[in-house]
Amino acid sequence: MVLKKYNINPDLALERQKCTFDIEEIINIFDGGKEKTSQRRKIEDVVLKSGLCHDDVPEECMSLKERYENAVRKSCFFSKLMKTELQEITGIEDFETPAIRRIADALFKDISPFLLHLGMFVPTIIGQCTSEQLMIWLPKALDLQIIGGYAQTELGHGTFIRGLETTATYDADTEEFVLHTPTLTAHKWWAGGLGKTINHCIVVAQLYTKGVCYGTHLFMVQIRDLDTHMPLPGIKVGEIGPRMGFSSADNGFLGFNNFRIPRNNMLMKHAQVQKDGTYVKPARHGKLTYQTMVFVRVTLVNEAAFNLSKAVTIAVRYSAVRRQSEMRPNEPEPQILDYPTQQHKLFIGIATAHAFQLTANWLWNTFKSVLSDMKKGDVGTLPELHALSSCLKAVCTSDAALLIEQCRYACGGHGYMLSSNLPYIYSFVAATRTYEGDYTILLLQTARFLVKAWEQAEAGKTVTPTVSYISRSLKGEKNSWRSTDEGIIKSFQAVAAGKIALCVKSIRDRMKSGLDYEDAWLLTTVQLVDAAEAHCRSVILETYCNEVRRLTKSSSDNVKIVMHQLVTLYLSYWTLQRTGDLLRYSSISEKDIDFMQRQYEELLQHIRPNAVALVDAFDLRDEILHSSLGAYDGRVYERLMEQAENNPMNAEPVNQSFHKYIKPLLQGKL
Ligand SMILES: CCCCC/C=C\C/C=C\C/C=C\C/C=C\C/C=C\CC/C=C/C(=O)SCCNC(=O)CCNC(=O)[C@H](O)C(C)(C)COP(=O)(O)OP(=O)(O)OC[C@H]1O[C@@H](n2cnc3c(N)ncnc32)[C@H](O)[C@@H]1OP(=O)(O)O
Ligand SMILES: Cc1cc2nc3c(=O)[nH]c(=O)nc-3n(C[C@H](O)[C@H](O)[C@H](O)COP(=O)(O)OP(=O)(O)OC[C@H]3O[C@@H](n4cnc5c(N)ncnc54)[C@H](O)[C@@H]3O)c2cc1C
Repeated sequence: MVLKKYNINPDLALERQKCTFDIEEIINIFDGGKEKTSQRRKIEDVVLKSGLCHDDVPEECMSLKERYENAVRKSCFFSKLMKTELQEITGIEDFETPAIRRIADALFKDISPFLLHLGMFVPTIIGQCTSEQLMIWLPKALDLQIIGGYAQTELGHGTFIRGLETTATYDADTEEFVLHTPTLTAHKWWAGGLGKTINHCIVVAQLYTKGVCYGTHLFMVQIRDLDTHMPLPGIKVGEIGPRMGFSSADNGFLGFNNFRIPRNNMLMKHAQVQKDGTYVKPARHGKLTYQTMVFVRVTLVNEAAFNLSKAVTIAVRYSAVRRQSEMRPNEPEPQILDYPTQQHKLFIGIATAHAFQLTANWLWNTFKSVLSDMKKGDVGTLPELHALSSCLKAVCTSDAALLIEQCRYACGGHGYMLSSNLPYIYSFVAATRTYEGDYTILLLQTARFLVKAWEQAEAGKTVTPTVSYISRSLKGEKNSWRSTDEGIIKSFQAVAAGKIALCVKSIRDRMKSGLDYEDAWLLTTVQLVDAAEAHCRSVILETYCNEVRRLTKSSSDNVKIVMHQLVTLYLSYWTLQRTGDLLRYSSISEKDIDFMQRQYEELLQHIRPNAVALVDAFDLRDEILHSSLGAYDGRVYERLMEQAENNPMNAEPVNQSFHKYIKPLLQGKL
C-alpha cells in the first residue's frame, strides 16, 4: 500500500516539543556511531525508493497462496537489489546485517521464505565446511545460484537432537551416503523455505559407517532440480500447513527413500569420513556441529530487542493520540498515555528494548571473540558462550513476547486489528521462544553450566567472569541491600547464587536418600530453570548498566539523564517483580521496597514527557512499522478508516451470500 501523507496529529506534535534531549544522539548510540546511522539510512532510502515494498492489496487480505507468491516475488527482487543496485547506488560494500535485517521488514509484514537461506544455510556453510567445500558452495549460496534451508527437526523429535531418526549410511563401494527416512516420525518437519522454495538443504542425520553409528552430522543435499524445481527422485517434500504466524515462510516436510549423495557432501570441517569409510572424530569439541544454533540464538536476542522496539513505538504513539475517559469530572478526556497504569505497561517496554539491544551487541562481541579463540584451537570459552546464549535467548524472547502482547493490550480494541501490526509482531516473537531451542530446554542447559560452576568454585577453582558471584557467595559474602545500580545488581547475583546453592543441595539430598544423579536432577528441574532465569536476569541487569555507562561517557547531560532514568526504571521494575526472592536472599527490607515503589512511580512521571521522543529515537520508518496505529504522523483514525474502506470485503455493496443463503432464509425458502 502507498502510505498517504497527513499533517502531524496535534497531540503528537506537542509531545515532540516536550522532548528534553537530542534524539539523533540516541539514534547514533544504538547504530554504533553517526557514520553507521547514515549508512543505514542510505540503505533504507534505496530499498524504499525501489518500489519493492508496494502491495496492491494489504498482505492480510491475501490468500495464503497469494501471500507466499508475493513474498517470493519480493525476496527475489530484494536479493537482486542487495547484489546489484544497493551496492552501486550507495557505494557501501560491507552490508551490515542489522541494516539489511531492519529494512527487510518494510518488504515483509510476515516472513521471507529466503530467511533461512541467509539466517542458517549460509552460516552453516561458513561454520561447518572444509576450505575446499567452502569454495564450492559459499559463492553459489551468496550469489543465490542455490537457495537453501536447515532441516534438523523431525516430526517426532526437535529438542532431543540425539534422538533424530534420519540416517546417512556410508557406502564405501560408491563413495556415497545413502539418506533414508525409516519411519513416519523421522520425516524432517518445520524447516523454513523447505515447503516450496529451496533447492538445497542442510540435513542433520545419524551417520553410520562400517556398521557403527557416530551420532548426528550435517549433510549438504540437493532436493529439487535446479531447472524444473521438481523434487529429485527419492525425495518427498511439501508444506506442513497453516500456522499461527510464519504464513509466507513455507515451512516444510521432507522424507528420503534411499537417496544418494556424494561423500563430499558431508560437511567435514570438524569430523570426517574417509573414502574407505574410516570415521575421524572431531579433534576439539563434541558439539561443534551445533554451532549454527548458537549463532542463531545470539541473533535472536537482537530480534527480541528489534521487535519489541517496533511494538512499543506503535503503542506509545497510539497512547499519545488516543483520548479516553476523564480524570476529574467535566475535564477534557486525557491522552491515555497520562494514566500511570498505561505508563507502567509501556515504559518498561522502552527500557527493555534498550537493555536487550545492548545485551545483544555485547553477546555478539562475545560470540565473535569465542569464534576467534576457536580458530586458534582453543574451545575453552565455548561452554560459557553456550550457557550465556542459551539463557539470553530464552529469557529475552520470552520477555519480549510478553511485553509485545502488553503493547497490544495497551492499544485496546484497535490493537487487535492486523493493520496495527501488533498481532504479526507477537506471532513472530512467540515462535522465537520455541524454535532454536525451547525456553525450558535452554534454561536447563544454562543450569547445567551453573551447577558445574558451583562445584568448581567449591573445589577452589577459578570460574568464568559471568559466574564469579558464585565464588563470592561461597566465601560467605553476605548481601547487604543498597538501592544503587551496583547494589541492586549484587542483590540479584545473591538471588542467583542462593537459588543455585539450593539446587545443588537439593540434588545432593536426593542422592543421599538413594536416588541416582539423573533422577535427583530431574526432580530438581523446576528449581534449576528458576535458578538459570535468575542468573540470566543478573547478567542482563549488569550488562545494561555497564553498557549505558560506557556508551554515554561522551554524551550530552540530557541524554545521560534520560538513558539513566530508563536504567533505573528497569532496575526498579525488576526489584518490585522479585521482592519475594530479594526478601529471601538479600537484606532488602519492607522500607526499601516502599522506597523502590515510590522511586518507580516517580520515574514514570519523569519519563512521561520524553516518551514519544524515546520511541522516535528507535528511528523506525513507517514502512518498517506497517501500522495504522503507530505511524509517525499519528493519524490513527484516518488510517483505520482508510484500511476499512480498502478492505476487499467492501468492494461490493451486497455480498453474493445474501442472495444465496440469507434471502432464502429470510423468506423461509432455504
Ligand atoms: C532476501 C530476503 C531476506 C530477508 C532477511 C534479511 C536478513 C536476514 C539476516 C539475518 C536473520 C536474522 C535473524 C534470524 C535468523 C534466523 C532465524 C530464523 C528462523 C529460524 C527458524 C528456526 C530454526 C530452528 O529451530 S533449527 C532447529 C533448532 N533446534 C534446536 O535448537 C534443538 C534444541 N536442542 C539442543 O540444542 C540440544 O539437543 C540440547 C537440548 C542442548 C541437548 O543436546 P545433547 O546433544 O543431548 O547434549 P547434552 O547431552 O544435553 O549435553 C552434552 C554437552 O554438550 C553441551 N552442549 C549442548 N549444546 C551445545 C552447544 N550448542 N554448544 C556447545 N556445547 C553444547 C552441553 O552443555 C553438555 O556439556 P557438558 O557435558 O559439559 O555439561
Ligand atoms: C516457526 C518455527 C520455525 C521453525 N523452523 C525450523 C527450521 O527451519 N529448521 C528446523 O530444523 N526446525 C525448525 N523449527 C523447529 C524447532 O526448532 C522446534 O520446534 C523446537 O526446537 C522445539 O522442539 P519440539 O518441537 O520438538 O518441542 P518438544 O521438545 O516436543 O517440546 C514440547 C514441550 O516438552 C518440553 N520438553 C521436551 N523435552 C524436555 C526435557 N528434556 N525436559 C523438560 N521438558 C522437556 C518442552 O519444554 C516443551 O514444553 C521451527 C519451529 C517453529 C515453531
